Amino acid sequence: MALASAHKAPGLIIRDNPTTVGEYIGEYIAKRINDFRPTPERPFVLGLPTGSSPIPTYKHLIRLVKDGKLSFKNVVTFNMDEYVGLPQDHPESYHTFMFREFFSHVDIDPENVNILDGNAPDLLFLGGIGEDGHIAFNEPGSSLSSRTRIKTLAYDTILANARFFGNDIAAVPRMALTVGVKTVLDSREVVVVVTGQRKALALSMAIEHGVNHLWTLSALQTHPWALIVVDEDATAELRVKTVKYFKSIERVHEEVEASQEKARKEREG
Ligand SMILES: N[C@@H]1[C@@H](O)[C@H](O)[C@@H](COP(=O)(O)O)O[C@@H]1O
Repeated sequence: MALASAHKAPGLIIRDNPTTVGEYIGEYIAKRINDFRPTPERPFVLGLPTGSSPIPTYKHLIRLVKDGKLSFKNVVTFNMDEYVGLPQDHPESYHTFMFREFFSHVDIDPENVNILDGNAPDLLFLGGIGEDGHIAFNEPGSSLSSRTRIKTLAYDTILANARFFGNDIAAVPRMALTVGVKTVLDSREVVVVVTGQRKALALSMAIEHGVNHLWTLSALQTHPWALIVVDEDATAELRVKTVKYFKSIERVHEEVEASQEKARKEREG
């Protein structure tokens, strides 16, 4: 037990900028997939987000595939959310986004791509958040027991996403299909990417305050294996003490890993 928990990553990882955040998460996911040694009978199941935050992660994963260090051949993916009423081939549908930014650059079998499914067991969910702290499209006030369903989007989200629709607020879909908070909590492991100052308040509300349906990311506090990877900008609203605490945990964790690695090498001579 002690060993297993020493190998477990700390809850909050802070990197300098979105690129280094993406590299960290890309390496993290690659290690999970490679350690799992997936086969067609026993594929690795990965939940994926859209948005600008995960793009550096996708770039890094694509590089690892091009370098022959990672394969998506036996990986089955699920996307967390999708607009309702937007044609699949619309440039801003999450379907188009996923193929443009990721799937068309890696060796995944398109049959293994599912744009939405909340019910796979043993899932590693990668998520992003909205400025109002929503995970997937679980807007403020979503039940923390919610499952995959249709949600009406909050006005703040419609405004925030208008940038993808030529800044035309009227063009943004009003509804989305999304996995629920409980669906995310049911996955085996969750990694969330949070970058940029505009997410700083949501990050603070999610980790420095109690579990609350107004900031649905906060539900992750009840998950046994959740990791949030953020850049310095996103820490702007955190207390200095919180930042120092998580940085020290990561340092100690690295020391423990290094000494275990040294002991292992010595054992193997
Ligand atoms: N439904 C999606 C979320 O799943 C995503 O996390 C969020 C963040 O987008 P960005 O990373 O561009 O800030 O955008 C949308 O609202």
